[in-house]
Formats: sequence, structure tokens, C-alpha cells
Amino acid sequence: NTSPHIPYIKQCLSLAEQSPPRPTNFRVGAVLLSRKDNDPTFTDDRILSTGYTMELAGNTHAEQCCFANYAAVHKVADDQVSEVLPVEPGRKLVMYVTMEPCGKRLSGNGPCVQRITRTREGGREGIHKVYFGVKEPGTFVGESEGCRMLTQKGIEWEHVGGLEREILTVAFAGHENAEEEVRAALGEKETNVDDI
Ligand SMILES: Nc1nc(=O)c(N)c(NC[C@H](O)[C@H](O)[C@H](O)COP(=O)(O)O)[nH]1
Ligand SMILES: [Zn+2]
Repeated sequence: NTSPHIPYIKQCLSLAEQSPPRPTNFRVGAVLLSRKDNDPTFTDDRILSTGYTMELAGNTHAEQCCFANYAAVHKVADDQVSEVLPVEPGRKLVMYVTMEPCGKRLSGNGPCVQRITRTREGGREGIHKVYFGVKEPGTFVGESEGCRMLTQKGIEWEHVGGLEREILTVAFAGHENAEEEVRAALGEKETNVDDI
């Protein structure tokens, strides 16, 4: 029996596959939803928005596009999205992403952890929990800070295992030596002949 989170990670993965391959980032997909408390089979989930890397103009991240798409539909600026996210008693906001939200970006653009924590402004509950399929590989920023920063701001997170190879293969598609990077990120040792 697979975890009920897997279908959402798969939905994020198909979003990530729409991202234009680039050597300078990862192809990632994100889904924002509202979930009823104590609903173990997620039967009453409501999808609020989706996004994928570079879906919107500029050097945009999946989570960034997910929020920006929602803001656009509700006719507010990106940085006012927390004002239009639903606040409903007995329901929580949850985000699924194929990859751990970034805590730092080489471009210097605002990291997605910051966008996620900003949803809690004005005393709103904001995003309650983030589920992701892989931790960020060290390619650009070394040891990833995303999870630690989410914890610092009281936002729960959880790694949903099982699709790492698929997620990394899509994420690295635009990179020079994608194969090699996927293997390295999966932590596989080089299989040398005497081990076969
Ligand atoms: N969670 C996540 N969603 C994305 O959509 C995406 N592209 C990344 N990628 C993280 C990686 O650390 C940054 O892509 C590099 O640090 C380069 O930074 P820019 O993307 O140019 O700002 N991570
Ligand atoms: Zn990001």
C-alpha cells in the first residue's frame, strides 16, 4: 500500500516535466491544497494552485509560480498572496513539492522558504506543512538549509520517499552530466567490477 502522499508527489512530478530544462537550476513541480483536519484518506482535499520551475516569466521557482498563480487568480500582487489564501476553521494549507524548498538561491532571488513562511504574516495560519520527494542536492548551494529554516519558523515538513530517482532524473534533465548527478544525488557508490 503506497502512502496517500504519493499521488500528490506524482502530480508535482508531471508538473516538473513541463519545466524548460536548464543547467542553472532544477526542474521542480509544486501543488498547494487545503486539507480537512482528521481526514486520513484526504477525501476532502481542495487543490488551490499549481506551479513549475520557469512556468512564469523570469528565473522563477515552482513554489514561487504556485503562489504567483494563486495571487493572479485573486487579483493581488505576488507578495500579497497571504491576504487571499483561504482561512477556514478545521482545514489546513498544505504544499507538495518534488524537491525541498530552497533556503538560498545562487541568483540571490528570494528563497521559497521565505515565501512559504510569509504566508503566516498577519497572524494567519498560512502554510501548515510541506511535503517533498527529495532533499535539495548539493549542486548549487551545498548542504540544503530549507528544512532547517522551515522548522525555525514552526512550519512542519516531511520527506515522502519512493520517487527519488524519477524526481532527480526530471530535476537534472537540463544539466551537462545529468546521469552522473542523479547517481551522485542518490548516494550510489560507483559499482566497480569486483563488486559485481
Ligand atoms: N525547490 C526548488 N524549486 C525550484 O523550482 C528550483 N529551481 C529549485 N532550485 C534550487 C537551486 O538551489 C537554485 O535553482 C540555484 O541555487 C540557482 O538559483 P536560481 O534558481 O537561479 O535562483 N528548488
Ligand atoms: Zn525555490
